[in-house]
Amino acid sequence: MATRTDLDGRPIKPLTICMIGAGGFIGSHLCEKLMSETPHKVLALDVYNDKIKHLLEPDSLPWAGRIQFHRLNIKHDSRLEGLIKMADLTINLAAICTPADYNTRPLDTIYSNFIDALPVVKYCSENNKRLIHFSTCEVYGKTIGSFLPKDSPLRQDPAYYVLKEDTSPCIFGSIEKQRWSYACAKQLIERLIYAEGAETGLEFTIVRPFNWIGPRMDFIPGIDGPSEGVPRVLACFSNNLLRREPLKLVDGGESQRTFIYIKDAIEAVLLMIENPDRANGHIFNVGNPNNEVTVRQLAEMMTKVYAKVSGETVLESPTVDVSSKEFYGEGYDDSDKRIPDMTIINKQLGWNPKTSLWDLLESTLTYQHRTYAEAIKKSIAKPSAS
Ligand SMILES: NC(=O)c1ccc[n+]([C@@H]2O[C@H](COP(=O)([O-])OP(=O)(O)OC[C@H]3O[C@@H](n4cnc5c(N)ncnc54)[C@H](O)[C@@H]3O)[C@@H](O)[C@H]2O)c1
Ligand SMILES: O=c1ccn([C@@H]2O[C@H](COP(=O)(O)OP(=O)(O)O[C@H]3OC[C@@H](O)[C@H](O)[C@H]3O)[C@@H](O)[C@H]2O)c(=O)[nH]1
Repeated sequence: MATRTDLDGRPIKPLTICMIGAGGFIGSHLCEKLMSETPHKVLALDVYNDKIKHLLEPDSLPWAGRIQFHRLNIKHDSRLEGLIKMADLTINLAAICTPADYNTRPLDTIYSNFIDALPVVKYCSENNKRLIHFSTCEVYGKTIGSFLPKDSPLRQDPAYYVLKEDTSPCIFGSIEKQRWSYACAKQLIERLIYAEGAETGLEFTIVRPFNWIGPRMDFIPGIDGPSEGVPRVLACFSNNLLRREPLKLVDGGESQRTFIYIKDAIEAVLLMIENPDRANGHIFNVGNPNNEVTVRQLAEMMTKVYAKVSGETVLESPTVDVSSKEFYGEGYDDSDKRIPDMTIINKQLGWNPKTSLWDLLESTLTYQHRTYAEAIKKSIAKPSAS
């Protein structure tokens, strides 16, 4: 492999990376990138490894020996500190991060996103290790514009909705809206990490992902996850399409999101890993402001793309409106709009996303159809024993 250089032309020395939550959606793509394109070593920590099994076996893989899987739960495992000390850099991806859990399992959500991250920050700080911590775009909560009168022209003014790391406030609903347990826990761990940086010199980078989507995100209920499980929207809609059910639009699907292809986002993370001087001390939005849709528009586009990749016809009524109370239960609330400001990541890392929403949906739904269509047909043919 030719000597790879960083953004300032300096040779990049091989790193050992302790990746917590490596077995998840983002972790599995990050491990793939690190193994196939860099000389770095990965200590992959997670309770599961089914999404990275293809990277761990067989021993004849070109990167064998550069990735080690350690099955552990960071809530209570004495091996954690030793693994952080062995590495040059720790990346923490571990979290409960599916909205259906935030208002139904608020304690687990708060423990997972704040309490369980505390020892990771402590061990990095005490051992002078660099930390890249995964937060969320959800820490911005709702836009300022969402509190303006519905017909106010100021709602069109970017100052009232573009989300900027160093100036935008964090605006959550009231306490009984327990959906915000996750975003608030993420906000507090961000503040703790930032304080460690200010007081003890911890070298940190915080990542705020804006709806990264792609293959291996979450699970298909009843196939590779619990049938009553509620994953994030990509998997929910994929499941509906695979089962020829109408896509459920929560509260009419009016909320807006910007979706970015996981492969574009992983490029940004690799730049953060290999350019510490440009990434340390920064919080980065990582998203694609050009891919904004309402949830309803996402459903319509996924329906069109799925018909193309599967060759199946579109249902008479491809969508149905459901209330958030019915779909998520008590205490749900939502972010109205999520447009990332890209100034800081452009300046520090010169990174921009590339893939359009249509193209990323085409490659992702091709994967979903190829991976799940057969299993779904079988499960529908003979319903599980009641
Ligand atoms: N995917 C996105 O669009 C998105 C958006 C915003 C924030 N994030 C953040 O990025 C990170 C990764 O998200 P993801 O989409 O890959 O989610 P994911 O659920 O696929 O991955 C999280 C992984 O962490 C592991 N984990 C959780 N608790 C653990 C524990 N106590 N010990 C060991 N492993 C544990 C899980 O087993 C899972 O494999 C999370 O912190 C999430 O909040 C993701
Ligand atoms: O079947 C569905 C599923 C979801 N939705 C809606 O689709 C939108 C997106 O829902 P998702 O479950 O993908 O999650 P959100 O975008 O709200 O937050 C997510 O992105 C940020 C990360 O921190 C987390 O991974 C998660 O909090 C919401 O408005 C939700 O109500 C539907 O209308 N129908």
